[in-house]
Amino acid sequence: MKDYHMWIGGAPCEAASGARFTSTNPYTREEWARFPRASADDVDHAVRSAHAAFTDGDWPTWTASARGAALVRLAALVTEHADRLAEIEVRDNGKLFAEMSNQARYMANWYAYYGGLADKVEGLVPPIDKPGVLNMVTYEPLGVCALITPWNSPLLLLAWKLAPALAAGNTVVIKPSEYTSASTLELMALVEEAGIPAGVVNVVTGFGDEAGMPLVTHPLVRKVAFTGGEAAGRAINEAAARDFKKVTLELGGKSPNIVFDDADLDAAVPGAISGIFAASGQTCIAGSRLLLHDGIYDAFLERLLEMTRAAKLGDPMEADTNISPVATEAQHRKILDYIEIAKAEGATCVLGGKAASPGGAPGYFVEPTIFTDVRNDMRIAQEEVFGPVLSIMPFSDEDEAVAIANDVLYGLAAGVWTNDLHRALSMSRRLQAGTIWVNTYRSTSYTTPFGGYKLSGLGRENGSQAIMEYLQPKSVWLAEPRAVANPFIRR
Ligand SMILES: NC(=O)C1=CN([C@@H]2O[C@H](COP(=O)(O)OP(=O)(O)OC[C@H]3O[C@@H](n4cnc5c(N)ncnc54)[C@H](O)[C@@H]3O)[C@@H](O)[C@H]2O)C=CC1
Ligand SMILES: CN(C=O)/C=C(\CC(=O)O)C(=O)O
Repeated sequence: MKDYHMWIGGAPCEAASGARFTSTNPYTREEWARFPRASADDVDHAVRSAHAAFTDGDWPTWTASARGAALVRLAALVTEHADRLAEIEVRDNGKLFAEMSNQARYMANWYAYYGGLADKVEGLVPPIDKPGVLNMVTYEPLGVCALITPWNSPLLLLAWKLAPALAAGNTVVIKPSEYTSASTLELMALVEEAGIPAGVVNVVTGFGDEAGMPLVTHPLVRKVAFTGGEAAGRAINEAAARDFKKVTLELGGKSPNIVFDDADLDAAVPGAISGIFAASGQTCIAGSRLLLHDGIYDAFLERLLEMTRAAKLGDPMEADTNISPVATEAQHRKILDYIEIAKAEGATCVLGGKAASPGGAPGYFVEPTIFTDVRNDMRIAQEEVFGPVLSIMPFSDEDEAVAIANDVLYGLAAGVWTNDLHRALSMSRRLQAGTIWVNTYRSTSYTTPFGGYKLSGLGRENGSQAIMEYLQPKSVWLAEPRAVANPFIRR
């Protein structure tokens, strides 16, 4: 059993209460690590450390270029340690090592990208309409930022927040998911090696109600960046609003993957599988609703079933495993419950539909599951399952596809498979989602904004504009001293 410590003020730290909680390996169901169970007092200690680092000491004296250089050093360290970080994440969330090692390497780009951007945020000198005045607009950091992350891609989704936050000059307190705390704590050694001063990055470990909410409501926190479920996102947004904190929320989705009759099925069939069975469907951008044009419905379904039946369930560390266990017992239960709800609603289960134990493995496995005869008003078509469960619906034309696709409370992403450019442009315009993929699926990048319409979130992460979510403009007026004609009238 490995004992981890929180990271506060540049030093390992226990919870004041001495309480701890454990992490379970989803493949073996064995507990493997212990973590401090933070309370409000520990959160206050971390936030005050971050605030001290923001107001005093070295960090406020660093130039933007120096901050950027530190982030570029961190990018190199993340790349060097990618496989070790990935292996730790697999031990915590059970996702394929092949996926997590790719992700660990790719996330280094966020630190390099925002490291390069740090000294490119230029102010303004507006041609102000007041004689004798020089006006300058500068962009300043917010202060202490709370970064709250989920279990499906802990370090990648942390990078989406930590990189711009530090590039902008803020200090942070991170609260990783209680299911996947280890990799974030392992990252702290690299943050220190990159030369980022003590107290700039702090990590508290624990539960949403006991540690997460005290972090959100702490008066010295000026920004909350969150990725996770709708319920937690709503609670966080409501709490943060009480003292006008800035908030970005990356929440869930019920994304449509739409295949037209002119699509290249050699690409679209793997694209549908990538959308729902990669990561065992545990991604906010899961293509959990597959809309098939009547003209290709039978052919597509036959190829989809054939390819999915060939998927190998097994040990996430093995290179030939395609589908690994889901991350937690709670998720395992939730997914199986939704499968039974779909059956009770009248959907037809044409593949999978139950728990699995490949080779007798005790992990939280769910068979890749496909439902047909799904109506879009069914719960299985409206609610996020966050697992390997696909709902298939037919459509006859673009208007029907758009109507079905948009008839959900979410709007995170959508896929469109067609070789018709006019249709691609029309669908991209008509679909209500923050990301539209045409002839691809589940791609994200540090170069382009990501975020949701409707109940899928608030604000955007990634891309050059995301750094502005961690900055605030200040207008400075330099005036020549001169008497005003009438001090009782604003000039
Ligand atoms: N959008 C995404 O990428 C993700 C979405 N989800 C969705 O959320 C559902 C619930 O999954 P959970 O693991 O319970 O995720 P969650 O949304 O409850 O937790 C995500 C993070 O927020 C923290 N948290 C929870 N409640 C909080 C609160 N009131 N104040 C501050 N922090 C809080 C948690 O400790 C964790 O660090 C899943 O079934 C899935 O549908 C889960 C993980 C990632
Ligand atoms: C934002 N997001 C949510 O889950 C996207 C991810 C994580 C994942 O898919 O595991 C991604 O782009 O990889």
